[in-house]
Amino acid sequence: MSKVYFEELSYIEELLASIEHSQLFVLADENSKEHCYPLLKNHLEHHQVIEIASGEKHKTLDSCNLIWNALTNATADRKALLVNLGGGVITDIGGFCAGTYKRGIRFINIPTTLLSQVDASVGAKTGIDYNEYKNHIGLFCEAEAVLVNPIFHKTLPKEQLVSGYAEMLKHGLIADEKHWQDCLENGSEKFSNELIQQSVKIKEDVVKSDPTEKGLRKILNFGHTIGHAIETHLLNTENELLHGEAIGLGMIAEAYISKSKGLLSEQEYKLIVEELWKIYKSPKIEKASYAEIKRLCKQDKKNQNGELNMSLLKNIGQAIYDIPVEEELIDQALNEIL
Ligand SMILES: NC(=O)c1ccc[n+]([C@@H]2O[C@H](COP(=O)([O-])OP(=O)(O)OC[C@H]3O[C@@H](n4cnc5c(N)ncnc54)[C@H](O)[C@@H]3O)[C@@H](O)[C@H]2O)c1
Ligand SMILES: O=C(O)C(=O)C[C@@H](O)[C@H](O)[C@H](O)COP(=O)(O)O
Ligand SMILES: [Zn+2]
Repeated sequence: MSKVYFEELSYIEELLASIEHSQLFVLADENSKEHCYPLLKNHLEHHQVIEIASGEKHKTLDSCNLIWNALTNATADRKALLVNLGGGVITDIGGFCAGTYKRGIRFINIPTTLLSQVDASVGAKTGIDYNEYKNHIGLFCEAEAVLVNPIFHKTLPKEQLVSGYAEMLKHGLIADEKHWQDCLENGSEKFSNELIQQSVKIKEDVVKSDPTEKGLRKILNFGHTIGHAIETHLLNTENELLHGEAIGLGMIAEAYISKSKGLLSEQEYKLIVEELWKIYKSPKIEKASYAEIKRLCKQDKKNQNGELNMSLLKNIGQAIYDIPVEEELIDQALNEIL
């Protein structure tokens, strides 16, 4: 799996020297171009910047067309190298476009949000949203390398840190009680390289054991069946949520389901939801939308043979996967978060 380097940004020079390439491209959105590209560009040789519009609503086929067109117009060949500079939207779509352009060119991820540093840039899941479904079209496709540096947090809006914090808490809940405690002690305002490294290590260990999500990797999806459905339901509305905000709520809902199924103790359930409610706010969703949310859950990639499967918690620090969940329990879980 890709190596994750916690190094100065100048380290990109070594990475580029070690990967033979014909042309260099940098993919950014308007925010990463404004705030992050100036920190990097002096370390890059001759290159072309490809810019797409920021945000989940642009993690689409239209943005792929823009990227594939830019590569084609520059006559990029199969030895071209793409640097994905941005948050999870950029690393997801950049990895997907690189993996499909001329059947695959190589790419490096330089994640610039907390969320993309601890989660999205690591583990080779790439893709785009399709119609209304999250990450519906995609590839498992490894970056050549991932370069992480918290210097990018300086320009990151506070709510983006809180969004990334959700995935760190998730890593603790599913696999490492100490990380959960360390994250709670740390709070959501400032993140050391050390805490980011801890979180990345948890994800790496899970991915290494099951790179293409045949089994154990599904635990990384805790909070995501309901979280993704809420995220999608509110996309393009005035109540839109960031990915991590939706996953924070998804984790509350799925912790409730874990408890209701007798997997998680009442005591640990209370501890978890008390902490998560300090951070994440109830979404603005009408009860009339429950059917729509359940319809979205039915497109989740963990489902099989018409059965809705979730990854749930047994303890703080231990998760299990492929647990069938009845629709009535999703209604009850939604009642808990509204
Ligand atoms: N592939 C995976 O394993 C994986 C894991 C988790 C999440 N994801 C995906 O990642 C996406 C969410 O990623 P995200 O939270 O990074 O969102 P994002 O990419 O939309 O970035 C959030 C916002 O921050 C801006 N930004 C980025 N870096 C900045 C900086 N340093 N300073 C100022 N602004 C900056 C972006 O332009 C954007 O407006 C979702 O699409 C989610 O599905 C993928
Ligand atoms: O890496 C994984 O595996 C994850 O599930 C990490 C999630 O945080 C991430 O949001 C991922 O993109 C979700 O994948 P999906 O398969 O549910 O689309
Ligand atoms: Zn996620």
